Amino acid sequence: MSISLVRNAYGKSRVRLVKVRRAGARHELTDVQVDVQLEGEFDDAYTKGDNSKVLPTDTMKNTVYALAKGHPVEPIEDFGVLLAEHFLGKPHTRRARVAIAENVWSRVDAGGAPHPHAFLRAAGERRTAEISAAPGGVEITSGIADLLVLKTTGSAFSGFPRDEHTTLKETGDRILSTLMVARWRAAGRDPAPTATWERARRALIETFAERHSLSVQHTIHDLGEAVLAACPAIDEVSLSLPNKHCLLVDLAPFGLTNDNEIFVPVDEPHGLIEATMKRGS
Ligand SMILES: O=c1[nH]c(=O)c2[nH]c(=O)[nH]c2[nH]1
Repeated sequence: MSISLVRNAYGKSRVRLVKVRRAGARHELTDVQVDVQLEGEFDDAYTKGDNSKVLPTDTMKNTVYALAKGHPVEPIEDFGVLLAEHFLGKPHTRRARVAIAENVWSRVDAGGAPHPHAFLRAAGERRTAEISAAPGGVEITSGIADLLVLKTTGSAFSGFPRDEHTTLKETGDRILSTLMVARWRAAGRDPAPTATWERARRALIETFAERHSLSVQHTIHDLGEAVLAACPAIDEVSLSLPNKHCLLVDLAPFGLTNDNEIFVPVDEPHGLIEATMKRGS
């Protein structure tokens, strides 16, 4: 049978790395997961079993650790570019893609003072960077993944069309909860990606809290607008917001009224609202 290989890519995923920088008694911690994917002239490995051009994925894993020893891992955008350009320099490689997800640790506050070497991790939130390096240049996408937020009011959903399958009640006051994923691109190379990340994060959290929501769609637009307003370096932002439903429990069978107090969180199914916003029209 005749078939053609349409696309291929290979690499090492989920390379876990923790780096400790010791400035005397005060330590700095970086905790990341790195994915590497190479594209290039590797067809023969797939079609003939010829590994003569295949840089082992084990070597890629070792490279992450060796380069982390000699270079800063922060900001992850810079470490990602270092890795991507390193792998692009390998024979037969046409594109190197590196994705880094950083687990966000904060310093423990002990007795009112920042502890020199103890850290606390906020749930599943991660800082992300995706780097794609090819002879034509390097593209960087930065972001935040799995920022879990909830507000107990300030959210409504009404005015939607009804058909024979609609059972949802209109509401002017509901719980709104979501696990935000944001990805953004700078116009050029952002010289201060950490400051941008901190501003974007604050804009997302504060806007979620303070702006009245008429729907998740309405909120996602407010969030995108706030990120672009807060971060001059960002040209385009994409957001993905699952609607983590918290449904009002019907207490009528027990002769009780539910005054927006008793809810059941439902993981599945969930709404998923996505949008990309950029400057200008
Ligand atoms: O904010 C919302 N947007 C929707 O599109 C939708 N659909 C739904 O059932 N609940 C909600 N909530």
